Amino acid sequence: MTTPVTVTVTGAAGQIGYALLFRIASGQLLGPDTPVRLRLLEITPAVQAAEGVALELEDCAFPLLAGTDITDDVAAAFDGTNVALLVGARPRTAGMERGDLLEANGGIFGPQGKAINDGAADDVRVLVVGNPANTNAYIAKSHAPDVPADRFTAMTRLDHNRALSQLATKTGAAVSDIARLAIWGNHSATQYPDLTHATIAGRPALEVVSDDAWVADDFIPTVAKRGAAIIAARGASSAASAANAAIDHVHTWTHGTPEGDWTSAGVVSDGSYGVPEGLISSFPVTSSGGAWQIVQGLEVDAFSRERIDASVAELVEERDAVASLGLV
Ligand SMILES: NC(=O)C1=CN([C@@H]2O[C@H](COP(=O)(O)OP(=O)(O)OC[C@H]3O[C@@H](n4cnc5c(N)ncnc54)[C@H](O)[C@@H]3O)[C@@H](O)[C@H]2O)C=CC1
Ligand SMILES: O=C([O-])CC(=O)C(=O)O
Repeated sequence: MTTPVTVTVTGAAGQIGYALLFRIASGQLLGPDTPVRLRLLEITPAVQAAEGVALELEDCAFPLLAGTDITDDVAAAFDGTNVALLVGARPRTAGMERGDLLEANGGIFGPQGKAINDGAADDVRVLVVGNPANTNAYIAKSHAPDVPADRFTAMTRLDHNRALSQLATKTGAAVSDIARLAIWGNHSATQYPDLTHATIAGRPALEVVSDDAWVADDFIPTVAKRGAAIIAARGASSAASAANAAIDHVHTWTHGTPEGDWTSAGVVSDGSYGVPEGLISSFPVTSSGGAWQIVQGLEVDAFSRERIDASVAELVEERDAVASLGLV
């Protein structure tokens, strides 16, 4: 049997963890031929709940699940890990300023980045889901100087999938007919869901939509504020759709994008499209050979430029804030 791939999930007892772990163990993350060993990291008070989830994993008798370890020790969680899904984060609570939120998360993602640096497998790939995802990924990356920077990514695939569905609903097209849609910038309300290069069954999406007001006043804000809409409706933030997007992100990273299409991911900027080098920003990306490539050479019109710049400015502010707090 192939050696199992070690997948570490932080915040494993949380609601995304509950929607994610069973799908990983069933083979949906890495494919039907790859056995996995799960490593669950939780804070001490939630270890017992994580143990309960592990009992349920056992009860599924997944043929691909080689075992589940549970720990509250950061170094043990990332020792030899191949795929790290950093889901657990400190949520913003009433009265918390942004600086407090960044500081609390710096206390989580700094040590996790260091543990990945010191103990993870050479091929480690990291996806940060916990918010503020881009900046948490930036913090983790900053504490892992020995790991290639491009192994640290942040999740904007949920935004990408939300945008696909909104466009499909508006036009009556099948999701599978849509290509080349892109999310730029931060996983926040400033993100820019971009239809200017998108196609529907080969035709320019903007021509099919033929409604500029819908794009600016409906599509973009609906996608960018969808997280808040889910919280308002459900009384809790997106969990199954977030877990689904995490599965999609890692599966695409390891298996590649289809010919002629791309997806969106928060990846380390190489300076493309004027995004400062080193920031973790969402871009249109392809994947091949187990690595992301930022799609090059796209024309950026004035409408797109303004929106990309606004979201990137927010990322720069977050980067400067964590630097001034001494978190990187
Ligand atoms: N990037 C994206 O598209 C999305 C991101 N999110 C974010 O994902 C994160 C998790 O969401 P949920 O699962 O719904 O939250 P949750 O509150 O249900 O679970 C979070 C879990 O993380 C654990 N945790 C906290 N600190 C930890 C640490 N230092 N080490 C290990 N575990 C720790 C908690 O004990 C808890 O069990 C939140 O930050 C949320 O905002 C949610 C949806 C979409
Ligand atoms: O705001 C949140 O915690 C949830 C989130 O990121 C989203 O649903 O996009």
